[in-house]
Amino acid sequence: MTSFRLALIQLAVTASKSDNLARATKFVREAATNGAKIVALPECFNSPYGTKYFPTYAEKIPGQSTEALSSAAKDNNIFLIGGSIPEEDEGTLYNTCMVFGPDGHMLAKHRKVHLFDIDIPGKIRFQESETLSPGNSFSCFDTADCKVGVGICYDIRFAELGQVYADKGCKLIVYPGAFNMTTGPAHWELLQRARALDNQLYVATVSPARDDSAGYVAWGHSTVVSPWGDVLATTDHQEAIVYADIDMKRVEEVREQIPVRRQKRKDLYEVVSKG
Ligand SMILES: O=C(O)CCC(=O)C(=O)O
Repeated sequence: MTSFRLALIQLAVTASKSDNLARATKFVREAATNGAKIVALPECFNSPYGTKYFPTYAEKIPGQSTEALSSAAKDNNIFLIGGSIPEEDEGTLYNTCMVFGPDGHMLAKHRKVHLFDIDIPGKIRFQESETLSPGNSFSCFDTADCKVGVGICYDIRFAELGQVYADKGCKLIVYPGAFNMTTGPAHWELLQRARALDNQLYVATVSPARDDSAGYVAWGHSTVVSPWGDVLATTDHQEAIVYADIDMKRVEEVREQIPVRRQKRKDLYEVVSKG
């Protein structure tokens, strides 16, 4: 089989962790019922997004969220990219995405590699490094159809990470994310299309739904982009499931037609993976 259905759950995240877990589980079931084989949740799907919330909502892996996600993957026979949660490990906090296979086993654990520290005067200042530490590894997993790479939100701004995943054989990169009302309209779709085009693979981003009363207002607009760089499926800012049928043949076609990957001048430059 060279094609499969991907579902992105743009969850309306609340302050109640148990409610977030229950509603995420319900939407995973709905997505699987509608034929999805890979389902993805948003960044910080079980907690409000903000440095002051991370210590309170943080949990160990395995823990409550691990169990809920593992069961949701197994019960629905799907691959589940579990958005991200604030993780606590030996007193250190991370922004971590767990991935589960259809048998409920954890296949990958991606700790956000690039922390979101920005300062745009008069608009937004956010310093994840006030409470979080970065991860130090790449995270890919295999399905019967393709290898999938995982990044979290700000990770999408780093073209080198996307290229490393492409070089490792990934044909889909999924970024659970939560852009905001300043950088969302400016960069969210542009970055996905850029990463898709420079690596000639599928890129998906999955955001929480927008809550205008939250301290951090998410942009929404969960989206799937094709290896050609066009938007295959998207939504606005409300709670929704976004579906896209991913066709592996399209990756090969685009790579054949515009063979930039084999035209790289490795004698002049190179991206080297150290992980
Ligand atoms: O890069 C951006 O503009 C937003 C990043 C972000 O919200 C995050 O990393 O959580």
